[in-house]
Amino acid sequence: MFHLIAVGRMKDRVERDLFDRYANRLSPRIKLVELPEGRGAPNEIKRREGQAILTALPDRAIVVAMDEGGRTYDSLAFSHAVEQWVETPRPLCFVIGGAEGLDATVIQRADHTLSLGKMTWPHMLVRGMLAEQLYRARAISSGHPYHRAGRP
Ligand SMILES: C[S@@+](CC[C@H](N)C(=O)[O-])C[C@H]1O[C@@H](n2cnc3c(N)ncnc32)[C@H](O)[C@@H]1O
Repeated sequence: MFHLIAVGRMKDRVERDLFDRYANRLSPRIKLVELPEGRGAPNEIKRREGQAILTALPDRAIVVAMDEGGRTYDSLAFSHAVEQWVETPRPLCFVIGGAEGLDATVIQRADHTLSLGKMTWPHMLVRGMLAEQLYRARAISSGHPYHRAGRP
């Protein structure tokens, strides 16, 4: 099972539908844990949310922090990375920060970082984008024609 820990509740139906469209087709399934948004000044929000994320991590998880400053992959390389991660006995857990971003303690705990490009995306959209990329990664490794490697 994939795990996803994300700050905030998906209230908007369009954002939820986007996430569900890919999450419902994904194998293994993805378990989403939503954490409440922190309160206070920006640094305090980040610190509190960071603590909550670290507490919610499954034991011995391989942690992949979604971070715009993180590592970029092309879809093939990401597919290979996901295959390696799921083959280990450790749970694979992605984390998405809130409006203030991820606390440094979470980035430090992460085994890997994953950037969807240098632009900042709204955290609710990142859920759907990650679910799609995981679905694509699994389609590539299983030879499913969803991914068209049409580039010369
Ligand atoms: C609105 S962004 C936070 C922006 C914040 N200023 C920062 O420095 O991280 C909320 C979360 O969405 C995710 N996110 C946003 N853009 C991303 C990107 N390009 N690649 C990967 N994750 C991203 C990250 O987990 C981030 O913590």
